Amino acid sequence: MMKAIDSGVYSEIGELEGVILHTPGKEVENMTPTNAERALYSDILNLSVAVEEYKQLAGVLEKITPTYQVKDLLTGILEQPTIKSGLIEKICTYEQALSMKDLLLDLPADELARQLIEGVDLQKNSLTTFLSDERYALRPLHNFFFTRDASVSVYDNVLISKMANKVREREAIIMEAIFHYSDYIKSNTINPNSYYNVGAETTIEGGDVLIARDDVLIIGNSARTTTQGVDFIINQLKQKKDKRYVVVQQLPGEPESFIHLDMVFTLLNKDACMVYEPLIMKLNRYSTILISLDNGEVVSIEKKDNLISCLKELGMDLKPIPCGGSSDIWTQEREQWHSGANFFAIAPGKVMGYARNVYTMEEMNNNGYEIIKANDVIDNKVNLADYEKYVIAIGGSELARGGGGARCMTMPVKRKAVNW
Ligand SMILES: NC(=[NH2+])NCCC[C@H](N)C(=O)O
Repeated sequence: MMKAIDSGVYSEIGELEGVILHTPGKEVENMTPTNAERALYSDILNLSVAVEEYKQLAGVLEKITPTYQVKDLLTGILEQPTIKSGLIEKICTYEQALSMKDLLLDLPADELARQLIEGVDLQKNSLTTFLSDERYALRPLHNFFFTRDASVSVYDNVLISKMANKVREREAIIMEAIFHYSDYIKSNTINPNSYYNVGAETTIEGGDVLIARDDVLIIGNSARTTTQGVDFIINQLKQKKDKRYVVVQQLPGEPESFIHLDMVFTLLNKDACMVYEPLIMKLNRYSTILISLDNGEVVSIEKKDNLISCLKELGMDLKPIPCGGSSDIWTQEREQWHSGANFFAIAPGKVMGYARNVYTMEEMNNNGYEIIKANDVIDNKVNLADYEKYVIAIGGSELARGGGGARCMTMPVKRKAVNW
C-alpha cells in the first residue's frame, strides 16, 4: 500500500522520504537502430538486462524510503472517468492523434497506462497508415525511466518541465496529471506551459535543476534548458521576496553526454561534490554566472571563475571529487560518458552510482566512501547504519546506454531538512 505524502525538497542531499521511479518496460525496446536517435538514445538497449540492473536501484530504495511507480500512480488517477477522458483529450490534441480517442477511452485504466507509456499502435486500417513506416500513433516514452527530467520538486512546489524534445513531452503531461490528482502525492505545481508569455524558446528539464540549499539553486544552461528557461525559474523565485541565489552553469551542446548539469556535477554531501573536472574546474568557454535576488528583484548578475569557487562564496565549501579519477583525461571522458558523475544522494554522504565506473568508485573510496554492492544491501548482507559515508554501487552496463544514471532515474518528492 502506497503511503500518501506532501512534496517538499530543499536540498539535493537531505534524507530521502519519498521518490518516484519508473521501472523500464517495453518502451525502451520499442525502437530500431535507425530511429534510436530520435528516441534520444545513442544505442539500443536490452530490456531484460536493464530490468535486472534497475532492480538493484529500486530494491535498495524500497528498503529505505517510500517509492512510487509512475505506472501505479497513473493507473490510480485513470480509474476516475473524468480524469481519464480529460487526460486522453489533452494528449491526443497535443500529439494530433484525435482519431485515437475512442479507442483509448475503451481501455481499462491499467492497460491505458501501459499503452500511454509503451506506445499506442497505429491502426493499419487506411491506405495511409498501412503504407506508413510508423508503428505508433502515440510514440513510446522511451526515456520515462529517467523520472528526474519531466518534473522536478523545487521547495514546496513541483515544477513541470517544458521538455526540449517532442518525444518526451507526454512524460511531463502525465506527471502534471499525477501531481494534480493522485491521492498519494500532494503538491502544488508550476507549469511554464500555462503562462501566456512563455514561448517555445523556454525549455527546462529536471536534470538541469539542482537544489543546493534552501536559498541556492544551481541550474544548467544546456541543450535542454535554455536561458529563457532559467529566467522563468528566476521569475518564479522573485515571489519569495527573501535573499536567493541562482548559479547558472553553461554546458556544451554536444556530445549528448553533456545534456544536463547532473551529467557533470552532482552533490554528495555537505562538504563534497562530484565533478567532471574538464568542464567544472578547468578554464574553458562555458561560463558560471551568479544571479542574486533580494526583495523580489534581481540585484546582480555576474560571471564567476567557476562553480566551486562561486558556491564557496555563498558559504558552501565543497571538495570536488573528480569523475574518472584525477590522473587520466581519457578515463575521465569515458566514465563521464557512462554517467559516472551522476550520483543520487539518499542522505548526506550516502549516495548511489554505477559500479561500472571503476575509477570514479576508486576516487570516492579514496575520499572515505565505503563502496557497497546494491545486492548486498538487498540481501541484508550489510547494515547501512554501520557506515557514515558510502556509495551503493548498482549495475549499469545496459541502463547507462539510455544516457543517464542514478540521479536521472530518481525523482525525489520529499527530503528531510539538512542540518547545515
Ligand atoms: N537527467 C539526465 N541526465 N537524464 C538523462 C536523460 C537521457 C535521455 N536519453 C535523454 O536524452 O533525454
